This record gives sequence, C-alpha cells and structure tokens, in this order.
Amino acid sequence: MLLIARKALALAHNKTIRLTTREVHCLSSILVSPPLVSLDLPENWVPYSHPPSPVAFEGEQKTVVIDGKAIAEDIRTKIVSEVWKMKNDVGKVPGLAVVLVGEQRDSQTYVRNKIKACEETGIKSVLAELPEDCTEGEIITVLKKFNEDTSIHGVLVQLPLPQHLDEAKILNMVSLEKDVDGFHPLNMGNLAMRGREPLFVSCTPKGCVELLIRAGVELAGKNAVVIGRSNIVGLPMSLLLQRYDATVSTVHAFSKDPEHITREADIVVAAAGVPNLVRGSWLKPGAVVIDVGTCPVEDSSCEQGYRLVGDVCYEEALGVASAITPVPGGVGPMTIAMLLCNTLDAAKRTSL
Ligand SMILES: NC(=O)C1=CN([C@@H]2O[C@H](COP(=O)(O)OP(=O)(O)OC[C@H]3O[C@@H](n4cnc5c(N)ncnc54)[C@H](OP(=O)(O)O)[C@@H]3O)[C@@H](O)[C@H]2O)C=CC1
Ligand SMILES: Nc1nc(=O)c2c([nH]1)NC[C@@H]1CN(c3ccc(C(=O)N[C@@H](CCC(=O)O)C(=O)O)cc3)C=[N+]21
Repeated sequence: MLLIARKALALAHNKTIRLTTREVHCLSSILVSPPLVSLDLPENWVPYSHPPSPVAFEGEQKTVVIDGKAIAEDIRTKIVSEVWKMKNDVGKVPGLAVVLVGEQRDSQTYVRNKIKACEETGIKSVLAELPEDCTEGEIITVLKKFNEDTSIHGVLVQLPLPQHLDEAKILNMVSLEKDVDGFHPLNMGNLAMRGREPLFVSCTPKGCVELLIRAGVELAGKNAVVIGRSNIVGLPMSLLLQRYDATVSTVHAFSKDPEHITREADIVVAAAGVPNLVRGSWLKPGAVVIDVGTCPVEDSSCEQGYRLVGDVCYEEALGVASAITPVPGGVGPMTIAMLLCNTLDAAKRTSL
C-alpha cells in the first residue's frame, strides 16, 4: 500500500508511472484504501517469513500529527464533485435518512453534524426524530418507510438507543443495501470472512484505516492492538485490520496487563472511552497511535464548559509515538467523511 501511496503522490506531481489494474482502481476512487476482496487475491499472498526489522531510535522520537480534519476535508471536496457529476449525469443525488430516538444531547449534536455535512456536500438528508418512550414498532415502521423510499440510499439509527429498545432487532431491520453504518450482522459477518466483501464497512474503522494508509503506514505483518471491542468501533476495527494482514490483539475491560500487550504493538487503536487510559509508558517507541476515544471532560476555561479528551495521554505520547491522531481533529471528522462516502457508494450502486 505504501507503494500505491507513493505512486499517487507521483501522479499528483504529473510524473509518468506504470500502474497495475488494482492500482488504477485505487487511484481513481476517492479513498486510498483498496477494496477488501482485492486484498485476498493471490498476488497479495506474500506472507512474512522474516521478522520485521527493528527500528532504532536515538533520543526522542519526532511525532507526526495526523491531521484527520484536513484529510476529511480533502475527501469531502471529492465527494462534492462526485455528487455534482451524479446530479448532472443521472439527475439524482444521494440521500441519507437518520433516525434519532430521544433527546440525549451528544446524540443530537452528532446527528446535527452529520446533517450539516450532507448539506455541505450536496447529499439530501432526512431526519426522523422519535420520542424517548417510543416503541420498537414505531421505529420499525419508520425504517420500513426509508427502506422502500428510492430517494434514500443510506439509513442509519443513531446509537445508543434507550434501554427499553432491542438494538439488535432494530439494526436488523435496516436494509442491507442501505446500511451505511455497516452495523447489520450480514455486513459485519462478511467483513469477518475472508474472500467476502461487505456492502459497507463501519465508518470509524474505515476512517482509521484510510488515515493509516494516507500516513504511509504499512499494515501487513504489523502488530496491531485495538483497545475496545464494541460492535460499533473495536470489533469492526480488529476485523478490518486483519483483512489488511495485520496481527491483531484485542484489549478489553477484562484483559490482564493491557499495558504489556499495548507495548508490543506497532499500531495502537484506542477505543475504550476512558480519558487518558493509554499512558506514554504503554507505547513502544515509534508506534503509530490512532485515538478514537472522544470524552467530554469539564473545563470551565472552555466556552462550552467542557473539552474533548481522547483515550491516549496525548502529551506523553508526543516524543514516543512516530505518529498520532489528535482529539479533536483526528478520527472524528473521518467518521463523518466515511458516512458520506458510504452514502455516495450506495447511491452509485442503485444507478448501475
Ligand atoms: N471519533 C469517532 O468517530 C468515534 C468515537 N467514539 C468514541 O470511542 C470511544 C469508545 O466508543 P464505543 O466503542 O462506542 O464504547 P463502548 O463503551 O461501547 O465500548 C468500550 C470498549 O472499551 C472497553 N474498555 C472499557 N474500559 C476499558 C479499560 N479500562 N481497559 C480496556 N478496555 C476497556 C470495553 O470492554 P468490555 O467489552 O470488556 O466492556 C468495551 O469493549 C468513546 O469515547 C466514544 O465516544 C465512538 C465512535 C466514533
Ligand atoms: N449509528 C451511529 N453511528 C455512529 O457513527 C455513531 C453513533 N451511532 N453513535 C455515537 C458515535 C460517536 N460518533 C462520532 C462521530 C463524529 C465525531 C466527531 O466528529 N468528533 C469531532 C469533534 C466534534 C465536536 O466538537 O463535538 C472530532 O473528534 O474532531 C465524534 C464521534 C459516531 N458515532
């Protein structure tokens, strides 16, 4: 992948280079990450028989800050032009439907941000707001309507749902072809299985891999640790990194000695939701750190009275990690950009 990233840069500088068919596909699409099934092709089966060469570090490591906000912006600009092209060529625009249950403040903020992102990229959005005490039946009725609506190509249910609702039952009702969050068990199952390609990969893990590849990080044969195993981040993240041939360990709340496991990793993805859980001492010098955690902590010096903190002790990681994503401005904006990408892909599929 590093080779493709280099060739992309060469192309950007108008240099003449030779490309394989797979590279043509990668370079002509919005994302740099290749389609999953292509990773399973025999041309990629070059197992590592030798241990990766140790990287020597002298003194303090220079840490690159991976600018997720800027990368997401670049992706969004490309989406704008593809949406325009679709509108001109076939007279339609992608449509996203969001189902929001209850009045949880952070969920309202996330949904507002998603809708704003749609507006800014020319994607049509529809919001269905249901009261906190609504029934499963009411949500399912709304989902069925969106599933049948041909102007809607992506449907998502904002999580978490109120306690009395059966999340699994509700997520099962989202049409497989419109499951832009990638939370349907069939999409998740296909992500787990070699030789299969899910219609959608969950937005946060997909955004993390795109960040890693754009930062020039090789994944095959690397030790990756994912902290967290939730259905929405940790689990699909581990599955996706495996598809890219990383050796993946999962750390969760019952793991013994998480510090030791994490210190073995070349790539650390932290998604526990515990502010500053990962200390500088947990990191192998030169590790690449992707911080998914986003926790509001009280801070009276901030305008809103709080600030967002990641799972990684950022100040301590600087000087130890070779690269890190900040919070905010790292993974978060990529999650939204991937949602827009998945919605665009869904709309493209229906016009094939
Ligand atoms: N930036 C973005 O785009 C996104 C950010 N987030 C953020 O990511 C974080 C995680 O979200 P989500 O996956 O939904 O959270 P969940 O609470 O659903 O899952 C947390 C996971 O972390 C594990 N965990 C909790 N505490 C520890 C600990 N002390 N040590 C090791 N593992 C631990 C849990 O283990 P166990 O399974 O054993 O309980 C669980 O698997 C949150 O801060 C959330 O806000 C989430 C989605 C997108
Ligand atoms: N069905 C569903 N799909 C989700 O993808 C989903 C969800 N439910 N429930 C909640 C989590 C959380 N999540 C985030 C998205 C963007 C930012 C984000 O953009 N964060 C900005 C900061 C935003 C701010 O300032 O408030 C940043 O990190 O820079 C964060 C978190 C998606 N989630």
